[in-house]
Amino acid sequence: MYHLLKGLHEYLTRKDEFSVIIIGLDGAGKTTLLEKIKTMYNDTPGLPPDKIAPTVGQNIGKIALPSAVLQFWDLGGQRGIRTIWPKYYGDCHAVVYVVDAVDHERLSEGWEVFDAVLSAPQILGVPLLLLANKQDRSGSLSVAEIRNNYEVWYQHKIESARRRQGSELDNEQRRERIASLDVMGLSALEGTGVRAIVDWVFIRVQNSKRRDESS
Ligand SMILES: Nc1nc2c(ncn2[C@@H]2O[C@H](COP(=O)(O)OP(=O)(O)OP(=O)(O)O)[C@@H](O)[C@H]2O)c(=O)[nH]1
Ligand SMILES: [Mg+2]
Repeated sequence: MYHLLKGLHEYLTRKDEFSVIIIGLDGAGKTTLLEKIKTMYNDTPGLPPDKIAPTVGQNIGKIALPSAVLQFWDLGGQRGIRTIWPKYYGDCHAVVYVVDAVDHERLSEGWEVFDAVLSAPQILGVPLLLLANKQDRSGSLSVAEIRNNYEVWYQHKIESARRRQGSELDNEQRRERIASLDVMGLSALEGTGVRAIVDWVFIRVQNSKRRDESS
């Protein structure tokens, strides 16, 4: 009887676990975000910002919400490390792409990388969130400016590809994805915007196509 009740209790209180990858250029603030999420949601606080070094490989953080567990994978963003990202695409339930909204000079490099992420077939149906980080700093681009900057970059890319012939880039799926792209602002350092991001992830992974595939 005990085992039956225990089994029933475990079944009723079972929490689905979802994997979320956090990617973006080096220095965008991915680890700062992960550690802030840990601090805000766990009893054991994450690392303070001054103890965070550039990521060589990955960092992992887990948080338990009332009805789900989110496992975050913060992947190093340095050029040589980005090659590991696709290894995580097959198993993730959501993708969070972080942009440094202050570093105007590296925005196009960030879009090049983001564009490759968008076109990865393994994550076509997976919820994707674009984050404009460092909103606490003066000179940071707003959410609307970041979205616009990406759209302008993308149009430019399509036009130059067309000029070079072949409009292969301008595919329907990609355009739909960009049109429905969610962009949110935050300060990973101060924690503003972080709860809204976790809520977004929580809601979107529940409805993720991949969830149905894996259950
Ligand atoms: N002002 C400000 N600085 C931030 C914020 N988020 C991160 N930083 C700073 O940006 C720098 C890089 O942050 P990291 O979290 O290490 O960046 P990362 O994206 O993990 O970089 P890699 O591990 O190399 O891929 C650090 O000096 C952080 O303190 C933010 O919201 N505001
Ligand atoms: Mg890092």
